[in-house]
Amino acid sequence: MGAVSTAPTSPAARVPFLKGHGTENDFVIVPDPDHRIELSASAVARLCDRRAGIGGDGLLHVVRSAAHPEARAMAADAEWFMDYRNADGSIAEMCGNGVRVFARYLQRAGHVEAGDLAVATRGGVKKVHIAKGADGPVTSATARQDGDITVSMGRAALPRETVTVTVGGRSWPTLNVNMGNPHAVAFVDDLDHAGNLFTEPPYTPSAVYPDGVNVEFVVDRGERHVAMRVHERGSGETRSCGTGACAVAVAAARRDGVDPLVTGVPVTYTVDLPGGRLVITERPDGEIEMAGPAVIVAEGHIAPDLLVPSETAAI
Ligand SMILES: N[C@@H](CCC[C@H](N)C(=O)O)C(=O)O
Repeated sequence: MGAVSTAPTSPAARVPFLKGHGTENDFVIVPDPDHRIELSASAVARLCDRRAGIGGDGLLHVVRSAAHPEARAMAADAEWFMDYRNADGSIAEMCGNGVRVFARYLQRAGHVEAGDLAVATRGGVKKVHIAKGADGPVTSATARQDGDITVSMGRAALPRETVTVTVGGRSWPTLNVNMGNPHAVAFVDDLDHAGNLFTEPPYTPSAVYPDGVNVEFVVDRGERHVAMRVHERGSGETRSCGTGACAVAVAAARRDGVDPLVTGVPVTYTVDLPGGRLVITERPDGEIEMAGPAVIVAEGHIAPDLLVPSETAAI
């Protein structure tokens, strides 16, 4: 696929986008079934900019698996590839809220119906279930009637190496949980102790996480019920993180002595985030399921200036 030398300027060539969120983890969605658009890191950062762009914690580039070199091998199992990017333009292996919003977009666009589907990601093929909900135009009312979307996230890995995170002069040990992407989970007494994560990111790359890490701060709210804040690699503090909520549930189950891999009994944690609630179940075979809302809130066209010419193929 060759890049063209001019940005799309005619109305016919305008690039569409949508905006969606899952528990207020928000995404710019760029439908591009045939992979005609090469999105550079700088273009993604411009689109995700909350003042000069559309604004988002990340971007979901929607491409048919068969049309994307990173997904072609998964095309037989999953028609659609979630090419996920963080707000700074960096690439991540997986995004748990993103894949639910991605599925909601596919449903709204008429590519899939409610029920089961498979989505290709850099973290492998994920099975998604869209509960039946209201159809119709995008309004906050109908968005609220949409059923939850559940995704099978695969198994967590727990590498032995851990780090200490520090904010505002306080430090905590963390549990290293890999959900396809890396997480460091810290149990704290008070979520306010995580301080201002915008001005003081809790972690800088080291040998344990050479590519950076997502850091979760967790408090207890009740039995199998926790609340968390998160500082996401490549996006800063966000109001929710799906893979982070899964990592937190896994860490809490080990701490609470209810690891399903040991007990043979599934365990469910309710995880409250600043942007909403996710329900995480870990099964005895290690499979982790995450359920929560996903809504589309807007759609439009991208101003050509946001996509510089050399980054845009024939559209
Ligand atoms: N918000 C996402 C995680 C996005 C990727 C993350 N920032 C990373 O770099 O690993 C989620 O819902 O899981």
